[in-house]
Amino acid sequence: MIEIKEVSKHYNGSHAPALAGFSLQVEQGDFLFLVGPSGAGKSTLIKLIFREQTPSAGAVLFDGKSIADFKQNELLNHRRRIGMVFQDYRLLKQKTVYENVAFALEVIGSSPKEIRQKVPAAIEKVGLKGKENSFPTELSGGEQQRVGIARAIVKEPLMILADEPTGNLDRENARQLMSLFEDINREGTTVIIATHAWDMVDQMQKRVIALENGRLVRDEQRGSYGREH
Ligand SMILES: Nc1ncnc2c1ncn2[C@@H]1O[C@H](COP(=O)(O)OP(=O)(O)OP(=O)(O)O)[C@@H](O)[C@H]1O
Repeated sequence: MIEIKEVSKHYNGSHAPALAGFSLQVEQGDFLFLVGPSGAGKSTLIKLIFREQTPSAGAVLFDGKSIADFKQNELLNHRRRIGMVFQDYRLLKQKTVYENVAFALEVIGSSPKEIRQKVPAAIEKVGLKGKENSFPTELSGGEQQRVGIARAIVKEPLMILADEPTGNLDRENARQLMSLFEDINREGTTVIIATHAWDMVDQMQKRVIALENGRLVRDEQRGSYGREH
């Protein structure tokens, strides 16, 4: 599905590369964690997959095609099939829960009928039925992040990219959100989560990609046998 081939990323004004000769293959339906110290390159990798950034060298391929070569309409399609989830939720404060989720479909040109069908289903899936008319400020952090997830899944994406999604949440909320990501993945959506939450990574027993200084240092499928890190 995604192949990252020997990718390096140098930002202007930064002497060390954010990513250096980084390669990774991700298949449809994978669930993987990106871990590593602050500055290791996790967010950069997510931005490269979304094509918010482009590599300085190497290529990011989606179904065999370099996303750097995408024309405008292919890029829009690419972004349509990816749901992004952020640490700080990035909800629109003036909009209700329903309107925040609906907005994700409005911007991609969905019909009002489609919006009426899909939005309630996404809200229900993340466990926020009854909160449709609440504003973000009236919700807990965990609930706000559920809205963030509803907004991502309402587009029925092939892949969810989440950058530190539980960073502002307590353990219990983090655990519940991870379980929600697991449900979404079970239905076939690829899930990639950058995180510092080692306890979650340990509990979830998924594929773990460890980065250090922009390099891949470990790619392992966690099983019940391996809890070392
Ligand atoms: N827009 C930018 N301009 C210049 N340097 C950047 C930019 N974005 C990231 N960097 C640098 O690239 C390196 C990798 O950053 P990145 O945000 O990808 O790391 P990270 O692993 O996600 O870190 P964290 O866990 O703190 O979010 C860091 O040295 C960072 O300072």
